[in-house]
Amino acid sequence: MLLDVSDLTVTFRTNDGPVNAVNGMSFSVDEKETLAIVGESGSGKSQTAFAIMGLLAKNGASTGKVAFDGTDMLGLSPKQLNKMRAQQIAMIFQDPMTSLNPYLRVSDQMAEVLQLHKGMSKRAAVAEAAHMLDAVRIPDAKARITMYPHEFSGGMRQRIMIAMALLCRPRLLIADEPTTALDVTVQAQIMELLAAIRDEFGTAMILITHDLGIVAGSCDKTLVMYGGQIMEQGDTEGLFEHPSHPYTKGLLRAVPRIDRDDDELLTIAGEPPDMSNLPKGCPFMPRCDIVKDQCAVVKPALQFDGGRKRACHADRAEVANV
Ligand SMILES: Nc1ncnc2c1ncn2[C@@H]1O[C@H](COP(=O)(O)OP(=O)(O)OP(=O)(O)O)[C@@H](O)[C@H]1O
Repeated sequence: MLLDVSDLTVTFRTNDGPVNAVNGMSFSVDEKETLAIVGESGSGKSQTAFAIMGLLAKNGASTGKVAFDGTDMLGLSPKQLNKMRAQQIAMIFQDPMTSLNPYLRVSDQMAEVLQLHKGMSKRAAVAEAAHMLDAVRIPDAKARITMYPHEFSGGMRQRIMIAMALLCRPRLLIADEPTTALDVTVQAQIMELLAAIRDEFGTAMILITHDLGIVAGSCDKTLVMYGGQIMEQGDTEGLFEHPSHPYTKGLLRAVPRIDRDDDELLTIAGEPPDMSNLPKGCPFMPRCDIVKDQCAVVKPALQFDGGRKRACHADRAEVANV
């Protein structure tokens, strides 16, 4: 097991009281495996990743266990964490400009990473960086590496950011909404690229997205998050074919499909929960089509059921029928 997260919580201190962004998440990622974390905006996906990386905002704190290849990530010093982040786990974001310096040539910023972490000479580092741009399919990489980030298109910048993240050959890449800002064609190209990278470099991946449309076919396992908790978790194909949680069903109904009229697209009615005032029982209850007596008072535990984990008081047959 490469990454083992157990009972992870993230709480933010605010003037209005604590915000419980992540509430007891447990999951694992194996070597070379791809895990999708899906859910609506605000469900705690990004904060789960930030907690793993030790990148929470100053008012945030995490508890629980995050073991990366046996190393307890939450117990590392800032120096040890920096080393871990560069060499073992890398993260890419929706906006490449959060990782790229607009005032530096791509060659300089990529080489700097290798000089710092791998002790390479500038010359060798630039050559390796060009090789990596080639790997992310940037045409004419050797010549274009001396350009500035703004001289590239949005899709190309995203490729550069992926190349930057891969420079030290991390074993895990966390991609947080990597295609959200791109148009549909470029989105598909970036997803293809990420799949190719997994095959070429053997990198395990966590893909964070609100867009279930890009998950099918590209991720081995899927974890569905709501209100900072896991609602359902299992292999992607089975989960998409037979969702066993009302929230997963709702998310899937909202995915555009070519075999269905767009009029049939149904968004889930209602609002996501207030993370500073989560309900006592199931957080999804106010928006759920199935309501049982326990739902308001008992938080459903995440349990194995029919080959996957689910947190729901209704049984699978009831969910299948709604
Ligand atoms: N520094 C902070 N202080 C207080 N609350 C915060 C802070 N950062 C995040 N949150 C809250 O934590 C919750 C989870 O946020 P998170 O960014 O993980 O959601 P997400 O599922 O990734 O959604 P999105 O796709 O919109 O980023 C949200 O309610 C958010 O408002």
